[in-house]
Amino acid sequence: MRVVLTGGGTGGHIYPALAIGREIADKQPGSSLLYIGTTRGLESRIVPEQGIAFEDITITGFRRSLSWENVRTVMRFVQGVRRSKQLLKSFKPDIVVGTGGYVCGPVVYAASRLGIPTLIHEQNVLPGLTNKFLSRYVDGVAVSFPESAAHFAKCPNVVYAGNPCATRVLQANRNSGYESLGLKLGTPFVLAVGGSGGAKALNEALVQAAPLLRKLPGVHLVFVTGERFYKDTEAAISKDLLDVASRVKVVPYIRNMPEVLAAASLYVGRAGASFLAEITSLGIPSILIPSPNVTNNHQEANARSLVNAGAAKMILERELTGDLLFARIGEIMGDETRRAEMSKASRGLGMPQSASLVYEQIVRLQQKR
Ligand SMILES: CC(=O)N[C@H]1[C@@H](OP(=O)(O)OP(=O)(O)OC[C@H]2O[C@@H](n3ccc(=O)[nH]c3=O)[C@H](O)[C@@H]2O)O[C@H](CO)[C@@H](O)[C@@H]1O
Repeated sequence: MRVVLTGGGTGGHIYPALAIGREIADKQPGSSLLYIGTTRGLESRIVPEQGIAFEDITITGFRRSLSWENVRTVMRFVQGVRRSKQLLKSFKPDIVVGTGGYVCGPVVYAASRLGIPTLIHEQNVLPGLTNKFLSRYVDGVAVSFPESAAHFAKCPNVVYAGNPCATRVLQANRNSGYESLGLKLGTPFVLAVGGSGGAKALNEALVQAAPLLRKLPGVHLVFVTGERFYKDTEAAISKDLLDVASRVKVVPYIRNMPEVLAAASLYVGRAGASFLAEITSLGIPSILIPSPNVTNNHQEANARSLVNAGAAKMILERELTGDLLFARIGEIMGDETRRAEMSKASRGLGMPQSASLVYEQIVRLQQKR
């Protein structure tokens, strides 16, 4: 099968596309994949590392308020459609799969104009702007939460398929996770990460919370700052760690995240949909600090579904302090029974079969051609 994958800007859109690509390659060896993204997005770095062919288009996102920049965005969209058509005519895919983020817009739209079957995947409870726009043109939509289907009421072939990131983490080797962090197998550690780009507010709270680890003997912290915050955060945290320095590892980004997640005892971080799919698939308990800066506050909606099931505790960013964060970490890391209960609730929400459900939909739509 020949498949074009597109989606990006941030990891939450890229990794579902890569997980879909991997499922296609597993089920139909010899398939050809082409990823279309932007050079500015994280995808331009991550995708070629996976050995997948990558082409770029130039496009920016719409502003929600009236702005001249939106006029330029329309012009870039038109150019993006033209370039996408050239790429699609030359690659001749059997289907185009978009996983959200503004780069999907021109690519999936161009495919629909050329009569190529199209599928979009929505990760969040509340759909993004690009997927809402595209839903008028696509042949199918795969949603990660049953309640999202209502937002695509006019679209044919809406299936509830979960988020394929849930599948990619299951294949991970946890021993390699410990080894890559330089930890002894079985060492309990908290994984703290502010989404694929890092989160300043979370980083600041962690800088305050990390020295308090001296009250939690044996527990390690793996702190992922995000590339752009690494230097400052590392400098700030190093000053106060003293005797707990050997239990805190600060890194800008983790490339083998599935392996690291498979070994983690507790996830502390944003409530991006792909991360949540991964931690529930593995049954990891969590403390979630939803980003208040996302469309329709959708991360809080994502987080609530875990909190209501008993899988997570939530701290709103406006309430976040180092002391409060450490207190929540201590409650969970210091109480094995509570951790086990949260872990069970988390696994209950997981959808590890997601990638194969999306794959089945791809095969169905592609055969309709
Ligand atoms: C600020 C923003 O717009 N956030 C959105 C973005 O989040 P964001 O891009 O942060 O995505 P998620 O938190 O959902 O997922 C991050 C993905 O990147 C991977 N990862 C992350 C850090 C790292 O060091 N290494 C690594 O591999 C994770 O394993 C995961 O697969 O897309 C999500 C999915 O549409 C949305 O729910 C989020 O609201």
